[in-house]
Amino acid sequence: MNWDDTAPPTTEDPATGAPDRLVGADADGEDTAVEAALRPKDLEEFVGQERVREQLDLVLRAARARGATADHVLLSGAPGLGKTTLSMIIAAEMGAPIRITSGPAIQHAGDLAAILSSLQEGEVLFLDEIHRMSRPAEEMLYMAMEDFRVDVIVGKGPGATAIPLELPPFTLVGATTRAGLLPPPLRDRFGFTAHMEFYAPAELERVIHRSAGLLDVEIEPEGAAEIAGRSRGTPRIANRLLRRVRDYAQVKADGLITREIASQALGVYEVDARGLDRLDRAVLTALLKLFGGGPVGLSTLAVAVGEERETVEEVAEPFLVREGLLARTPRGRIATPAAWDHLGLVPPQQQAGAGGQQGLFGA
Ligand SMILES: Nc1ncnc2c1ncn2[C@@H]1O[C@H](COP(=O)(O)OP(=O)(O)OP(=O)(O)O)[C@@H](O)[C@H]1O
Ligand SMILES: [Mg+2]
Repeated sequence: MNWDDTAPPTTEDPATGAPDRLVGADADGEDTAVEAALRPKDLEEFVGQERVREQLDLVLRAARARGATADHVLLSGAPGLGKTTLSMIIAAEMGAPIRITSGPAIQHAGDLAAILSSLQEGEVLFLDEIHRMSRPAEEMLYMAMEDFRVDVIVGKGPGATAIPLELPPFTLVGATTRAGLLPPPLRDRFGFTAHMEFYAPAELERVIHRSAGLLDVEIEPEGAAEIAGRSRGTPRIANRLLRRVRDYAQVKADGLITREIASQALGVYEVDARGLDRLDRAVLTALLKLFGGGPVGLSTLAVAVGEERETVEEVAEPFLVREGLLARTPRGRIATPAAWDHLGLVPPQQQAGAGGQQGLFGA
């Protein structure tokens, strides 16, 4: 691997590096604009997630056959894996309108009551970030999900009365990146829970070919494979990298995306063959070169790369851990053999004459 030893660590925006990263999984402004156009419209078009698709297909088909409203669905999974997309597909497959809101937007139970009481029969209510709803709203939702009823409280203090309000049957689709944070009573009220996994490279290739078709971009299979391999298992990232590679292909070549062009383009954007960016590599490089592969404490590691502790822990580490390049242990962070391999370095104990440095650096 080739990296620039003298390059300063990424310090542009230490506290919030995440959303602006090319390989960040959260949507940025440009994504929001383009994503609508790239969203698969039905289950058939939705790439990968075979099990989820099959199960959801059964749930929706059966409801349609009964002429009933589909059961409530919970979608859990990391950012950019297709939860919002799938909620829209559910509505489309049911031929139902969809209302979109999110946990943080619902501050008071009254906000939720207003939404619920204005739903049409069969409507899909998409509640994004459902784990971030307020407690009173959550409790109102329990009853609405189970009995299609809410109690609207009128008045204050001892004179307050609860007026029951019937709701039309509706389908709640909840999405969360943190299923573990949902209180069990809420989780239990969903008839079906779909857990979205990261995508395999071959699936991302299909996403990329599909998007390239919609964006009118010419791409060779090897070009798509090159982009897929750097997309961190995430369709949103695959689509974003595709757009950056398209720019490069237009400006530096004839527009056709080949393996060579994809590789050069992503080299310019500092996204390496495994999808690591500059921050990820700075962390790994420090861990290997300065601390002999660890164990080293998080704070020490953060200082070494000139970043906030939180940035290293929340922005860089999750992917490095997932990739099996870094491990978090009680004694500190350690690099795995795969990390040495990825950066083309040799661990100290394998170097002739060099003593191991393990255990020298505490938290
Ligand atoms: N299975 C898929 N097939 C094709 N494209 C997909 C698939 N899943 C996601 N995408 C694409 O990835 C982008 C992001 O998907 P989506 O917005 O649904 O993710 P999300 O899970 O809702 O993310 P977040 O947690 O940030 O809300 C969309 O533009 C969509 O086109
Ligand atoms: Mg979403």
